Amino acid sequence: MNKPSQAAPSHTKKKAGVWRCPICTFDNDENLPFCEICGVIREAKLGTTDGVCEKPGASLLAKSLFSSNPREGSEDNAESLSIKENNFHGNTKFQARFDDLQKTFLAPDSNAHVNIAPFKFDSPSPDDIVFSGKKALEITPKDRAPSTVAKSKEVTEDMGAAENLERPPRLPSKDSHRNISEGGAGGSTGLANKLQDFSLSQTSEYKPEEWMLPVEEKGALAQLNLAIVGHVDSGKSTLSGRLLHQLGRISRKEMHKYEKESREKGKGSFAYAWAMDESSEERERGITMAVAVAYFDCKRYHVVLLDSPGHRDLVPNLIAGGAAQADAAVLVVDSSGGNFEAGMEGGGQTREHAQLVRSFGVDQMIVAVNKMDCVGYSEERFQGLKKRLGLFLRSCGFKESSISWVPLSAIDNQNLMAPASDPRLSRWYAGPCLLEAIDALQPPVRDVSKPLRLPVCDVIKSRSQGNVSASGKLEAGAIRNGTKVLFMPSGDVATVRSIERDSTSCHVARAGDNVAVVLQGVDTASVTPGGVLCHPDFPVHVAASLELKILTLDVATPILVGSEVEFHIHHVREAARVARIVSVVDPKTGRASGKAARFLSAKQSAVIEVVLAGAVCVEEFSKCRALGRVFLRSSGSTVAVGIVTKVLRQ
Ligand SMILES: Nc1nc2c(ncn2[C@@H]2O[C@H](COP(=O)(O)OP(=O)(O)OP(=O)(O)O)[C@@H](O)[C@H]2O)c(=O)[nH]1
Repeated sequence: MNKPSQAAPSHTKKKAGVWRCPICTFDNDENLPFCEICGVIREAKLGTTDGVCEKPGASLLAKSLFSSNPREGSEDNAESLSIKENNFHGNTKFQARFDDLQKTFLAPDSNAHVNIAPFKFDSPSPDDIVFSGKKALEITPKDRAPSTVAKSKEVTEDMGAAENLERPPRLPSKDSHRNISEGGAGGSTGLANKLQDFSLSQTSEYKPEEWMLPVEEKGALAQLNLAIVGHVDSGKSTLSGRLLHQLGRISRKEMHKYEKESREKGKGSFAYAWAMDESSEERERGITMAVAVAYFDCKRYHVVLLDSPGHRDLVPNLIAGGAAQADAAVLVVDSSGGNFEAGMEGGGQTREHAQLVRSFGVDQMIVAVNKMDCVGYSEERFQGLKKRLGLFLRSCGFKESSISWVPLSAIDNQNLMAPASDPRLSRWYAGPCLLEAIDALQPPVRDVSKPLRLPVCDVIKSRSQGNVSASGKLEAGAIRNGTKVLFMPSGDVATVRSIERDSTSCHVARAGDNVAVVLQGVDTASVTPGGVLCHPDFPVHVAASLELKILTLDVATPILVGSEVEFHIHHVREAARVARIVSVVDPKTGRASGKAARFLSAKQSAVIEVVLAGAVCVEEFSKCRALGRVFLRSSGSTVAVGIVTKVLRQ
């Protein structure tokens, strides 16, 4: 059936100067050896029909899901997001770990960590790109009520459909906010009425108040959340520690202490990593286990650095703590013999991390080619590695122009803050050093003019003062001292007493900021991680039945109707059941087939319905990306990433 390598030449004939990719049908420049869009090699031996690959999986991955989304808004727009109260740049604490805070302050009776993804910030989510494919979907009336039906009716009908589905067997109840569906705390008729009122108010148009909009201030730096990801032992913590030391965020005295202590333990080479890996277990094992957060300023950005674990068993920590939080990523690869190759193998974390950060919407990446000292700063090694990894990154949907490649050595301090001093590197590399590459990243776009959304990742309760501090990343809107906020799913209204951003108190915080908000006038028991602080008139949905558009990953076992999966959304994980596979997206056309299916195999894109064991705070992806990205896991690995296309039942 396959006709090896005939596709390219036949299409070259059709258009002069270009060759058509047999996978995604993009017309590439004649000189390009691989497809600009999906990265497939020109001579790939794939059967085609009319220029379209006959093998569905690849086209799906390349086109429907990981194709790049245009950046929203202009640079000007994003520049205007600089924060007025920028005194946090001078914050004293350079590093914090929410886990430690949790251990120190959490009330003993709190169930705050229960059923919450192991790391703070937000949880994984699907690709923005899944969304771009959504527009191509055409679901027949047979599958779904016509779109012209009024929203309330649509919800009612969907509810009916969902009711008829067999309920999933429940996992042992762990979730504090499952009470919505179970009529627990806040699950009363009163709450049902509140929710009804809320959905009515959602129809009115939201207008941000003047104070909510950022005031452009000369010299203020935009915040950039930068995840450091990569295969185990590639040097992520060493690179982070070295950078912070060079930038003066770690004093000479502290560094001296790390050097002495690590040497005494026979782990002298980990001195810089110790600056990031603070726990005794991490130091003992020589691996990062929890995402470490550090801060530094460069010319354009106040950078929040998220040093993530590389070990394969710790991928959930990376997902929840680093990748989902990131505006951009530094992918650290170990250039030394055999180690780069290990990261690129089937189960290698160079591949997995790159795929994951991309699926969380990160579309800018710096590849830090580390340990160049181990290969004598060889240009040949760098170019070979760039070629192989570059192909893979493009297949994940990173545009060539959004990737920068920096050869460096964290140990030898080559090409981090300044051009390399070692002639073996400076002889052939004249590009930006790591810090310059960070400065060259595009500013992230923030949802400042949307209603407040703050998914809560951690809660600290002060019994003596009757206060509760909720922390997380402000995904949309703004808050200031004295404002009323609504905590969902409990439906309690609280007053903001004070705000801390990057360990420094401030009066106003806006989308993009990582904050801890002290709330007053609320039952502390009702505020739990996994909830969302919202604008009182514009609450999030609380739902247990959702329509998703997903991309399955390299799954060995097919996902069946009735399969039980672990559903992850922002800081929540919940047991779920695949209730229906509404339609499978045709890899050739990118359109929904309109036919229900019984199962999904690897690298398929589909519209499915899931029923969760408990209700979660959720938004459609088109309304709030951070609250509409999901991923599904099963038997300890991620089986699909996706987006919420419809809230079926509240
Ligand atoms: N030769 C050389 N060794 C390096 C370099 N950077 C890091 N290392 C060494 O690589 C080892 C692992 O470094 P880490 O910084 O702990 O690696 P990591 O990626 O943070 O590890 P995980 O977080 O556990 O995945 C340590 O022994 C470092 O000294 C480098 O540029 N050159």
